[in-house]
Formats: sequence, C-alpha cells, structure tokens
Amino acid sequence: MPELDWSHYERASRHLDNLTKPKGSLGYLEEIARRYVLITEDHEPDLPLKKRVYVFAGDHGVVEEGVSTYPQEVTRQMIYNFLSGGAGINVIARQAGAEVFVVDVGVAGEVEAEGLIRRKICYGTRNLAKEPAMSREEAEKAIRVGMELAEEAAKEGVKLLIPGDMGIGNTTPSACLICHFLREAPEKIVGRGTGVDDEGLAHKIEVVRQALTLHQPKDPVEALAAFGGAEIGAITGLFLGGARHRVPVVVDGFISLAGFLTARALAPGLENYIFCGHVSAENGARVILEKLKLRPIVDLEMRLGEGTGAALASMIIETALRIYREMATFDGAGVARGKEFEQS
Ligand SMILES: Cc1cc2ncn([C@H]3O[C@H](COP(=O)(O)O)[C@@H](O)[C@H]3O)c2cc1C
Ligand SMILES: O=C(O)c1cccnc1
Repeated sequence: MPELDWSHYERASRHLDNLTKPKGSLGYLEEIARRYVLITEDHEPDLPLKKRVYVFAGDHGVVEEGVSTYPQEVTRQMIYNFLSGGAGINVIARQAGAEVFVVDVGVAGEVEAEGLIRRKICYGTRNLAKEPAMSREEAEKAIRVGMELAEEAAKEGVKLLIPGDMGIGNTTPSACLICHFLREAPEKIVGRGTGVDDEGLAHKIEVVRQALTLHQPKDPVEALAAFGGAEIGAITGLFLGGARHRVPVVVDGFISLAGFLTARALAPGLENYIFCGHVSAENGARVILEKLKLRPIVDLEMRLGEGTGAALASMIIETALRIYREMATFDGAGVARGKEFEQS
C-alpha cells in the first residue's frame, strides 16, 4: 500500500472550515470528504465520480449441511438477473450512476452468459465442515482476481470501487472468517443469512463452531482456503488492489466484511483506505464494526449483499465530495466569519 500523507487530510480540513457554514456543521460528511482526499490525494475530484461495482459469484460446498434456505441454483439464476439489470444492485447502481460488472469466480458448473466476466478459480468450493474449502493455490488465485480487477478499474479511471457478492451459503464461510480473525464466539456472529429459522440458526452456529475446531489456519491465506470461498477471496483482492492504487473501496455487508478482515490481516492499516458503507442487519455485523471502530455511512436494516449497501453509501460519499468542491468559501461569498474563527 502507498503511504498516507496526513497533510492532505489537514489541508482538506482547513478547506472545509472555510466553507460557508459553522465549522463541522456538516458532520460526518466532512470526515468522508477529508478521508477521500487523504486516500486519493486529489483535492479536485471529478464529479460525478466514476463508480464501479464488481459482483463476484461463487458457490459453496457447505450448502450440503443445510445452512441456507435457498437452493444452490439461485447463484447461477441471479447471474442472469444481474446481467439483465433486474437485481437489487442493478437498481441501486442505476440510481447511483455506477457500472455493474459480474464476475464468475467460483460458480458450480459452467455459466454461459453474454457480458459475464469469466475468472473461474473453481467450480464451487468443498464443504468447509469436512475439509478445507479451497486449496491454498485457489485462495491465492481468488485474491489475485480481485487485485487485477482493481488495477484494471484504476487504469480505466474508476474513482470508487464497490465489492458485491452472490453465492448461496456464503454467510457461513463469512461467519467462520469473521470469528477466526476477530476471535469471537459463533453465537455472537452467525446470523440468519437468507432467513433460516431458530432451529436452522442453531445448526448453522454448530457448523461454524465445528469448522473453527477442525481448521487451525496459520495465516490469512490459509484461513481463506479453509473456509472459502472464491467470491470472498476476490473481494479480499479488490480491497488490496484498491488500496494499492489509491481507489477507495466501500465495504458492503457481512460477506464484504469477511473479505475486508481477510485483506486487513494481510495488510494491517487497511482500514484507512476504505469506507464502511453500511451496517448489515446480519447478526454479527454491528459487533464487528464496533470492534474495529468503523462507522457505517448508512444504517437501514439491509441484509441483501450484492454490494447494495455500499452502492447506496456511494451516493453519500459523492455528495460529501460535491460539498467539498462546490460550496462557497466565506471570502468568496462575502460572508462574515463567526467568533469560532478568532479562537483558533
Ligand atoms: C434471490 C437472492 C438474491 C440474493 N442476493 C444476494 N443474496 C445473498 O444471500 C446469500 C447468502 O445467504 P445464505 O448464506 O443464507 O445463503 C448470498 O447469495 C448473498 O449474496 C441473495 C440471496 C437470494 C436468495
Ligand atoms: O450483509 C450481507 O451482505 C448479507 C446478509 C445476509 C444475506 N446475504 C448478505
């Protein structure tokens, strides 16, 4: 990761204080603008921002344990839905003016569809309850897919990256990774995913508990390999690649958090290169954000994934930058400064 030069943050703060408003009165929007400038070192970002969503799709062997309420085919069916523009992420991305790219990193079986980016590293993972979901090599390849796409996006002028996920069963490996990296108990982290009932939730917690006992990964890549899956690995890589190229990545929900934690374990300090888009309603999400001291931009009880929460938050990030660029200064608009300027 390139080093952050905090003088850009301070310069951005001074600029924000000179805008025609009481100091700090735009609250967290001001921090978002400062953070964007710190990461990108761009004090005059072009608006609207070029924003891109990558929806990474993969399947999970652990579905044979009955951890999801939906059948595995839905992963593939949703790919067609993404490509024809009908999924939740397509609608929010249209509103946000973000492009949506769909990437097959690990869907079970071959998917033939126009517009689909084929970067397969496996055909579904193995069952994490019984064996490592992926080999170390597969895990590394998945990370590389995300890193390469982040680099490609940076070269094409993308200024904000949004990781999305599609993979029936993926809240289970996500919960495993989160418990592993944060040393939290499964009952605090495991949630209902697509909507398992009480009995299903108890079973899912048990599956995660057993997997955490079965696998004792020694490093972050081994953890990703043990629990899976391909789309989480690609999201991990997108965070790393975004940071490397100074393109902020917006954390989405529960699955995105698992990818973020994996990336952060590989690259300590990564939290300064990202935005936390929202807090998912999935059980453990709030616990994670509190532990990491990450403040979500929106909090709307969403629990869909696909990048939806992050895409929604991208509109607020963009608003913060428009304020930064377009609001008049006290001097420019001939507005008198208040007493608060005498004190500092
Ligand atoms: C129609 C549909 C669209 C989705 N879009 C995202 N997810 C989300 O739900 C799944 C994770 O939940 P679980 O672990 O319980 O299977 C993932 O595919 C995730 O992206 C969806 C799920 C469904 C059913
Ligand atoms: O928070 C998420 O991203 C999420 C939660 C439940 C199911 N799918 C996704």
